[in-house]
Amino acid sequence: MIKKIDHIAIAVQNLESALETFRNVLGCAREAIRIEEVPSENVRVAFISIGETKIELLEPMSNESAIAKFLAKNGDGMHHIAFETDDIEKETERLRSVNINPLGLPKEGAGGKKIMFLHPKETNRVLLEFAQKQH
Ligand SMILES: CC[C@H](C(=O)O)C(=O)SCCNC(=O)CCNC(=O)[C@H](O)C(C)(C)COP(=O)(O)OP(=O)(O)OC[C@H]1O[C@@H](n2cnc3c(N)ncnc32)[C@H](O)[C@@H]1OP(=O)(O)O
Ligand SMILES: [Co+2]
Repeated sequence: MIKKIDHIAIAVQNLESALETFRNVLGCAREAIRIEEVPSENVRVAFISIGETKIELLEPMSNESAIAKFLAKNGDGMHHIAFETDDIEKETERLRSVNINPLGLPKEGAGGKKIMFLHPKETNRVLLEFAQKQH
């Protein structure tokens, strides 16, 4: 079951610069920020916690990154919305039962969470992610 919006993701050329901007905009403390590298996705990620949800800033670690391709085409900007689910496998079955086919199988995302994506062509040109709630 989908519990909430886990994060809203923004693709950025420069993580430190974007982080400074969003820290100023949100007035958030350093403790609200977590930065990590996710080699499997070729991205460096900064999460800014805001109450129950997060802003996710994504910087490519290489030109092979999906984020690099997005930035080359669009520049910095909104990238995806991620929903938290309590069971990503059940969510995958439910989606398939309504003829929405996830992009590949659930894979490891930031913080070791299992994640999967839907192709934007199936969801009004908005990239959607599902992230497994961690118990
Ligand atoms: C670190 C983990 C972290 C986490 O939360 O845990 C992450 O969120 S990782 C984030 C990076 N990883 C991904 O985004 C994986 C899912 N994305 C993909 O598989 C691809 O980016 C895909 C399939 C969405 C697009 O890849 P493709 O190689 O097909 O790129 P194209 O530029 O040819 O795009 C095809 C078509 O889709 C439109 N598009 C691409 N990206 C987006 C987007 N973010 N939002 C909306 N639309 C998007 C693109 O404009 C093309 O549309 P068209 O009308 O054909 O021009
Ligand atoms: Co994400």
